Amino acid sequence: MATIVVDFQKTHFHPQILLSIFTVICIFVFFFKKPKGSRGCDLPPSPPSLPIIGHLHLLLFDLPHKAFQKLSSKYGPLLCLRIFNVPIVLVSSASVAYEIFKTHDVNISSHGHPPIDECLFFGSSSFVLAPYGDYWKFMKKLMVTKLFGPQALEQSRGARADELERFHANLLSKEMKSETVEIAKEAIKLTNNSICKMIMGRGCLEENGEAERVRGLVTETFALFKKLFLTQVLRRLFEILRISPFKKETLDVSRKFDELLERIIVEHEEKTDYDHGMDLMDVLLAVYRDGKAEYKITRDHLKSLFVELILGGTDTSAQTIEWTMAKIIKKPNILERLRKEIDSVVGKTRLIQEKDLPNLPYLQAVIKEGLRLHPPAPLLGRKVTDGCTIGGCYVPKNTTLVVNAYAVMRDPDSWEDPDEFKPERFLASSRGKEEEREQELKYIPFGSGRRGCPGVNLGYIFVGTAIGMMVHCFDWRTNGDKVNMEETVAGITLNMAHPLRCTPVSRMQLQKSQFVSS
Ligand code: HEM
Repeated sequence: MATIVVDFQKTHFHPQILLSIFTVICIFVFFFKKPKGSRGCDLPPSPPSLPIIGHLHLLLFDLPHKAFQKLSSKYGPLLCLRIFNVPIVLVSSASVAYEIFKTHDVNISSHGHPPIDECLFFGSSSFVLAPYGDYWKFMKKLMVTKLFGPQALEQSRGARADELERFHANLLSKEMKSETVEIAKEAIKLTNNSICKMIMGRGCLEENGEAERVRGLVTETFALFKKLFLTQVLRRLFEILRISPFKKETLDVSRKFDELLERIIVEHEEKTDYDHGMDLMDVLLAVYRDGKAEYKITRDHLKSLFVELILGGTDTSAQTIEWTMAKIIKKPNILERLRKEIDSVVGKTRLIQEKDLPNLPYLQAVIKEGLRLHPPAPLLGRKVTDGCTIGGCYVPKNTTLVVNAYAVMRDPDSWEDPDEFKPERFLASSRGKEEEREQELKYIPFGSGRRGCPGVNLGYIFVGTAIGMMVHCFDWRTNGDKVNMEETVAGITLNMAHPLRCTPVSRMQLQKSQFVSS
């Protein structure tokens, strides 16, 4: 075989060029190499990353769920990413989401680390951050049965009906003054006041304004969340440097919540009159006092749960109301169909009630479609407790798993015209049981599996009655403004970047005596 001798003096292969090629090959091999996992499987594929920061730079110029969605459409539905030294496995397709929630539910039923330890709602008493274990199981059972089960929701129906009436009256007064309404702001008042009344009792709002104080603290907390998100990303770095950023603000909000909650608990402990029935705090205090309870909950557990229910239920429901109203206002044919359905079931002399909702399938479909396109919590974060195989790839134990619910619910392989607002897709069809289950597993605005949202029924009630009332009782004028569907992230939810503002115009005369409030 002839030997080829390269004379560097006569060729263009300058040594520096060769060195560059060598470097590029090394980088390629180093960064593109698929590291081997355990059990002979590869780890999920990984896009090119940078030294030290890993894939962080790919997430900086877009909202996280959008940046993740772009990455997955380029590199695949199951990816291994790295933010500094924290490995993340990203799930973006309906089929992989289906696989993990069907096959690995228990294994992914814990959340990751809290961003800061001393915080009341992130500390060891938290329900949301509790690992899948005895405390979490005990509380989840309590929620599903005694706090948000059908009977409990029935008992608290009057409190929510009062708030819906108040919401309606507020819109009427805006109409009289020809004022525009910022839908999300009014919706937040509705959901916050309703949840506070359910937890603290009906007197909390009128008599001592506690619900207003809670709302103020929630606003402070969401502002703090934005800052804490950064500490989560740089967590390891802060740990090494032994810095606890925003510690003072966190402790400050926690202290204010603590004082408020201690007062509410003491008021409930001293209560002797249960004529208006038991509120959620009464139920929780009974469990707290029960010496024979399966799990001994503490005062801090009660306080932490209270905060988490308010944080978890208020803005999620209110933002869904805003997004869905925006979609309805943009589509007059949908508005008309919805109105026709509500008029035929509710009539024109009374407000919509919770008991009407099962008879309004199109309203339910509109809300489901709103949640599919605009899930208020677009990313679900979990921890893989034990190493396992997902989509044929190995995922090591303790890996952070991020399920991009936004991408899953717009996956073109599972949803026809995925970006179109088509409520009809949720109307009853001839799907078989297995198909129904599959549909459930790829429709995840409330998460899925054991760790899915315990407030799902309550969420549907808030959104259903609010949207139903707004469409039934009012026409909505946007005053020539275009409804802008651009997104932003505020607090923990996905919000409209340009809040929906419109003027209500009453379309029926309701008689006060015909309101039904319980
Ligand atoms: C439209 C309204 C709502 C939406 C879209 C929503 C969405 C979610 C999502 C996506 C999760 C995470 C689930 C997962 O990781 O799989 C969650 C968890 C949670 N939600 Fe909701 N939620 C809503 C309303 C509510 C309400 C009304 C409450 C209670 C008042 C509530 C309380 C909670 C709690 C306590 C958790 C934590 C569950 C756990 O860690 O086990 N949510 N919610």
